[in-house]
Amino acid sequence: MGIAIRKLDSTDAGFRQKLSSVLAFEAGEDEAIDRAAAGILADVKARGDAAVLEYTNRFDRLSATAVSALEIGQDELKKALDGLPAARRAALQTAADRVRAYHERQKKECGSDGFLYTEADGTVLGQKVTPLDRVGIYVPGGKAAYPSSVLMNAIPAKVAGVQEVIMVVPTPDGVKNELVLAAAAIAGVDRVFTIGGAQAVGALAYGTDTIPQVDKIVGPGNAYVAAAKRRVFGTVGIDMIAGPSEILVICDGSTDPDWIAMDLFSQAEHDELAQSILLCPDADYIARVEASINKQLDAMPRKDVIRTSLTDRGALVKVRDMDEACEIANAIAAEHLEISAEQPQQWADKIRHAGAMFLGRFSSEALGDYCAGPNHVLPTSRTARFSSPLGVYDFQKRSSIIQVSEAGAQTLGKVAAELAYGEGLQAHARSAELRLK
Ligand SMILES: NC(=O)c1ccc[n+]([C@@H]2O[C@H](COP(=O)([O-])OP(=O)(O)OC[C@H]3O[C@@H](n4cnc5c(N)ncnc54)[C@H](O)[C@@H]3O)[C@@H](O)[C@H]2O)c1
Ligand SMILES: N[C@H](CO)Cc1c[nH]c[nH+]1
Ligand SMILES: [Zn+2]
Repeated sequence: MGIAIRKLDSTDAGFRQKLSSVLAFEAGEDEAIDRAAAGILADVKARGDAAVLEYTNRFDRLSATAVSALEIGQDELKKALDGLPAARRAALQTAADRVRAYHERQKKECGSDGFLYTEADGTVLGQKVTPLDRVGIYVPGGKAAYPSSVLMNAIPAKVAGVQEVIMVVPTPDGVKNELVLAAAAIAGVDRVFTIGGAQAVGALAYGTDTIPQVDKIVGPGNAYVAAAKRRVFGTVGIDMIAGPSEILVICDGSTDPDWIAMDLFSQAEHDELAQSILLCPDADYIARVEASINKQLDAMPRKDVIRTSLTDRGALVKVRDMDEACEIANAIAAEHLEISAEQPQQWADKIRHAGAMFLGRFSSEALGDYCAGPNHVLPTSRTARFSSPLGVYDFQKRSSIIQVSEAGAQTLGKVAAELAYGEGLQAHARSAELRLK
């Protein structure tokens, strides 16, 4: 059975409105899920381990008797790594090495050393950069296991200098994923608990007798996890609220259509709500991609998920030209943008909003998911217009340094006092004035 994938043409009347309705996705707006997450969080805050244990046993169908029994020790992580088939272990190690190298470069280039400068009167100003002490990383485990997400969350934390990384991952029916445990070993995760959902977020945010409270929670998860992260923000930091995966492909019509069809599948297979969109100025080429989608779909083990995702949220869009494709891409601000074209740089120069850009025919998005090096935790649902990929900077914070000299206090003291009187704040003004000679 063919897929009824939506076809749009940018010259049609009402195109922008049709495109907006395809893109519409209200993350975390499901009130029932939000209420459930709020209830679980309140219970974990009030009852700690007992609540975590109850929810974990209920939602993941376990029969644990203590939260401490849900911790996986370092020796089990190491055993999982040692037990991997050689090719899989080598691939995991290569991916980890590349992710680490990229994030080390990021640390060096992104001002991780802070700065200090001295003014003429001897006043020193600057900024100190400090890693967070302890972070929690949420690794999803409900419907699928994500070893690559272990690397993408834990490695930048360790590169930033975080002392303690606490990982949570649900194990429905008690089934542990060996590759996830091996990835935790390679990434240097300090402690692992097999808990998930809102109860895991609550445990990390508030702390329990067994699970230490963290300073920040990062990592993707389902709607319960997203709702819980939104709610604990403020008590702890969070990275972002990641929605379903998205891929936007801009193609000039000269890449093998089978490659593009499979790239669209690659994100569609994540989730029925995932979004895959093609923008192309060549109508014949779009027809060839559509034919390829129908030709290749039946061989995909996750064909039902792909079909639903492409039917409900996918689109093949005929645009006037590549310039218009870039303009539309900026408005969509997709999590992943592939520019599959000759000389992709000329089009990349016009892109301002995308979580990650994959340039040229050989840069398939899947390479970024696993091993290219940059992080695969990326802003979704148009949030790439104002936010960035997960990175070393998410595990650091900055403190301002102000060391005013005696001479500096004479000048600044008068300015501050004047403004403080203007605000009606006498103590501020006097505090500045007492240091005047
Ligand atoms: N953006 C990224 O980088 C990225 C990477 C990997 C995965 N993901 C996404 O993360 C998500 C993972 O979702 P998942 O479900 O597989 O795993 P998950 O670990 O996020 O959620 C599983 C947990 O949800 C809780 N839960 C399930 N049903 C519940 C209910 N009725 N009431 C309360 N809690 C309930 C349970 O505690 C369970 O342990 C997917 O949407 C996937 O696409 C994103
Ligand atoms: N594409 C996902 C982020 O949107 C990340 C991932 C993990 N495994 C495969 N893909
Ligand atoms: Zn993916």
